[in-house]
Amino acid sequence: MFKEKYSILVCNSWEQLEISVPVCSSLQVPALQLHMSKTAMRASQKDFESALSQVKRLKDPGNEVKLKLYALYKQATEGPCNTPKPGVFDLINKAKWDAWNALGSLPKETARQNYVDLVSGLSSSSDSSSQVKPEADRKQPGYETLVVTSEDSITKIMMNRPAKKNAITIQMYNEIMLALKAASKDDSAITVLTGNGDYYSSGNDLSNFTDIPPEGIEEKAKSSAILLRDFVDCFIDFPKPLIAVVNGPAVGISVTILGLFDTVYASSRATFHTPFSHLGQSPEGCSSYTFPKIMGPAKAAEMLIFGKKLTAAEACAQGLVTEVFPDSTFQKEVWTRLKAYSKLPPNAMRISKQVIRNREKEKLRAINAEESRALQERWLSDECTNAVMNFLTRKAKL
Ligand SMILES: CCCCC/C=C/C(=O)SCCNC(=O)CCNC(=O)[C@H](O)C(C)(C)COP(=O)(O)OP(=O)(O)OC[C@H]1O[C@@H](n2cnc3c(N)ncnc32)[C@H](O)[C@@H]1OP(=O)(O)O
Repeated sequence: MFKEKYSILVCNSWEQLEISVPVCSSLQVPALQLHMSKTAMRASQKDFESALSQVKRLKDPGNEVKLKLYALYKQATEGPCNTPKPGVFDLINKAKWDAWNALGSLPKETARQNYVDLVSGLSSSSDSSSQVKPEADRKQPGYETLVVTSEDSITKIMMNRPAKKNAITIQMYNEIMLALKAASKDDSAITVLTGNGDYYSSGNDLSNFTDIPPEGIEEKAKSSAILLRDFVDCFIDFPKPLIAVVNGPAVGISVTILGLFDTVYASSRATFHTPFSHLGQSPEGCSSYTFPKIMGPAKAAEMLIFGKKLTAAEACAQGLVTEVFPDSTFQKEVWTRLKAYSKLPPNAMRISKQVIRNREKEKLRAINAEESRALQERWLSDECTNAVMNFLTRKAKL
């Protein structure tokens, strides 16, 4: 698009102007509005030349801006659009023609000035965006148990209790739900869940069961079942591609919900463990449905009933994990891949996810409600109470 030779003209007039370029359907170019002041400096031949060479050094500014630059360049060098309109199927040339034609009879000098101003604005914003801010500065406020960041069209939700192996407290369940709801509405293309430290997550924080309200243990089981159902529903309903970056071992609910993710990348150090019978509990996160579907009923039963722990390679062979990366290069390889995916057209990705997932949503919600009801009862059982007490009194570990 920018390979044409440039010719240079001297600017000799100035006036207030407002240009509107209509939306180009093929490239989604919104209306362009350029405002210039009468007092602005005129662009000299040298300014224009320098803008022309500057533009080649800029980071790719995206189609919308490229079209603006193209149109202004053509107007500045050739005047009003003077070529036949390309056919409807010649999408790129039609978008370029539309952008140029929309400048109407804008004087060449004004187009050249607009070009210089646009390039100057792009240069300063690209200078500031090339300075990478530390993660602490990019962190979204309002989360105590998570670090939530958004950049490169990726919202990253990182569980952040490394000293407790990212065990999920009540507060963390609530914050993950909030972060997912915010990510579903923000302008990111994809969303990632990951863990800080050596674990992805050790699952439900077992001390959640110790905080019994005055209404009694039944009430605690009831409110926990509601929390569980709401938490899992957020994953069922999440509208954008959702990726788990499993940086280390994963236990319990952090494993079961993986069946609701679109992609699961695992470090070679990760393991996948669902020891529900050991804990006197039963499967959740829709795993009673997704795991048999993903890996077949026999393999699913070994994990969900007998608590067989899978290595990353085994989980990948059974279809729970998309791909395993060596731990030494895990972060680098995964984030390079995700940055490339995040540049794909976001609406197309969202619709593809809908087409893949929507027909199962109602079913998954019903399964989630049923699993939550079963657990509500399990939490009141002696088997569960003893297992939790054994862990909390240091008598047992997985
Ligand atoms: C309300 C919704 C409920 C949804 C239902 C969900 C169900 C599940 O997720 S079931 C799975 C529950 N998880 C577990 O049973 C794991 C229990 N943890 C362990 O067995 C071990 O901690 C370990 C194997 C995960 C790691 O062992 P190790 O490497 O030896 O590290 P430590 O045990 O010393 O752990 C460090 C620190 O973190 C605490 N911790 C780890 N996991 C949990 C946990 N799930 N709940 C509570 N606390 C946990 C551990 O107690 C240590 O604490 P400090 O001793 O205070 O340092």
